[in-house]
Amino acid sequence: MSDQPLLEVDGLTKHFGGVTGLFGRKTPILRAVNDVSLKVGEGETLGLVGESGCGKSTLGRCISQLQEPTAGSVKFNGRELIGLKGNDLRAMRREIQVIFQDPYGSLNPRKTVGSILSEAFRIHKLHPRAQWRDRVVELLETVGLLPSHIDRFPHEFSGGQRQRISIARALTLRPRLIVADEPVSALDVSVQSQVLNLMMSLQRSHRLAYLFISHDLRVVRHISDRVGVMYFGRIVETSATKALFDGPLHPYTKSLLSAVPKTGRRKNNDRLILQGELPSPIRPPTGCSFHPRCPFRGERCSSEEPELRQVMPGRWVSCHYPLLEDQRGLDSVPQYVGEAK
Ligand SMILES: Nc1ncnc2c1ncn2[C@@H]1O[C@H](COP(=O)(O)OP(=O)(O)OP(=O)(O)O)[C@@H](O)[C@H]1O
Repeated sequence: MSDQPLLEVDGLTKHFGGVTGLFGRKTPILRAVNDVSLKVGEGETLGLVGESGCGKSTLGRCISQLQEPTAGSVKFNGRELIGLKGNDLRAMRREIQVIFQDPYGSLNPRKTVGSILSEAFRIHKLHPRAQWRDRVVELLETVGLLPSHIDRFPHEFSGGQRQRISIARALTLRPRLIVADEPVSALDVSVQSQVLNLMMSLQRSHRLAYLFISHDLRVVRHISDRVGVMYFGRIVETSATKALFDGPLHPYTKSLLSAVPKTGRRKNNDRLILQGELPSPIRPPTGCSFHPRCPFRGERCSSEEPELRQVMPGRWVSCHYPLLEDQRGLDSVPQYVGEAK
């Protein structure tokens, strides 16, 4: 990975509402994403996990410029994307592509696969028209489909094949980053692994980076180099994948991992079962947004919002009392050990 990250997000915030409606009344502000910062290196996969409604998709849409953020910065290859218009925005769209959960909903049912896959060539004026068919056949083969599929319509394919078509469409412009929003959640488990393996092999052959959004920890663990855990619009922990799964530091991460059954001799001896539900994004709790559900909350938690801070190389946690008692060799931050309630 080079020093400059491919994607650098700083303080990204997205609020909905807050508009003045009829009779001069303002609609409530819904804080979907709050002050999120993250980096993705070239050829790297950052997995993003969290409960439904925590803001993962909104963050993905703001990064890929499908939604305008309320505040913050999104730099791609060092260049600010927020505020880009016209040709500049179009050029950026070639570099960052999106894959959605529902491949059927995102593929035009009235168009053939050939027409769906060559659309980007037309819009971006790529390749002479006479070459489009050959290019589409190449793309189909790249994602494990057949040249004969070119004249078929999306409804003639299985869910896994449709997701392969979505992946092929994302590849048409040779992007460097793909924001994949729950790309395998609608698929059977056996098909999930085929699509994940395809994405991983394309990553190697095309040097792709992924921002991989999923609520499924097994899937994220399989594909990610690093993981960001989101809670209530914020990233509460980021870490290399293995370190996160071996020893979660944020109580929320621990509770998420506790919900995944362990097999064989590895048992969940110290399970942390999460109580309650996500708070209302219209009426956020004071202090740490996780404190109403946190069994480890201490005095500061209801009044002071914790910063996302580095607690060891490569690990960032937003918690006043991260669960360091599980860890060894953390002399740099002893003041947090044992302070938890
Ligand atoms: N266009 C919108 N207008 C208003 N509120 C929205 C809009 N899009 C998302 N939200 C709200 O923002 C919050 C975050 O939603 P988002 O879809 O980003 O979460 P998520 O973690 O991706 O959840 P899921 O996995 O269920 O899609 C939710 O409270 C949602 O209701």
